[in-house]
Amino acid sequence: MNWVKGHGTENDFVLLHDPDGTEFPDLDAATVRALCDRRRGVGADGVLRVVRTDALTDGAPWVDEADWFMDFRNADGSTGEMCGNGVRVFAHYLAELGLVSRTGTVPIATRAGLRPVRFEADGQLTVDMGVPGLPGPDDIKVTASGRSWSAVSVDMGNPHAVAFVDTLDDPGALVEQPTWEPPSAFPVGVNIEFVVRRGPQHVALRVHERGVGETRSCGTGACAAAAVAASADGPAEAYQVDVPGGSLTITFLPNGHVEMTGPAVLTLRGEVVP
Ligand SMILES: N[C@@H](CCC[C@H](N)C(=O)O)C(=O)O
Repeated sequence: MNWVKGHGTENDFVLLHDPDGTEFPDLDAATVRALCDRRRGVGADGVLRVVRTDALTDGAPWVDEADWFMDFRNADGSTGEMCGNGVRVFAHYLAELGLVSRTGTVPIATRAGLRPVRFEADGQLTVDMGVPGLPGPDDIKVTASGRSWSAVSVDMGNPHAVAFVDTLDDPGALVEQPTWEPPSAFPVGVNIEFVVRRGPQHVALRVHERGVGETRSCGTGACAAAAVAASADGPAEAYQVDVPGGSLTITFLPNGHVEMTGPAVLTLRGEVVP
């Protein structure tokens, strides 16, 4: 099994090349966990299986609109609908292999639908992340390290709860899974962003990701945080969102979509010893 490692603002991934869907057709949770294990495996926040849409056998709706499907898995082996940092790394990987052109826009199919990716002249990538689903129906409370905050639920194709805190130390070590109320608000789990303001149109966050734990960045989470900040602040063109692993720019488009701009890096390649 050959793999490539990459990251976007230090949210890191193992990429598995499977264009025809024949290399890893039954990629199971145990294999994903083994690859992502930081002591016994490659070590990563998740796995990106790189598959052509016409190799998908489950009636995927995007086969006419995108050539490539990002089969995303969290480090615990669960599937995720979307991964904002992952989709930049995925597109950068395809471009490095010459499978897509860096000119124009490349639509990437995900479980949350199509995400068009654009290559910027400075090497960064911009993704149309769709329209943030905001706010959710419930009054949400999140609790971490014995402290609680009210939170706003945001649907970025995957579920988020955004809580504004006084300092980024307030949620504590984030080793334990933060909890939320009501439990019914997120029946299949949630990514939780703890956010502080840094200045006008500028926030910073820490994130506890569903299926992973605390990570160094979350692209969908950055979009969710910017959407909640902007809904409180009033119309804005763009927000800078600082994460422990770098910085992302979230731009608000007139059609209600948000675009996320940030880096993508490939770092290592290797082979699993049978
Ligand atoms: N790090 C990602 C989000 C990955 C998926 C998430 N853990 C989930 O289960 O929804 C990002 O950059 O968006």
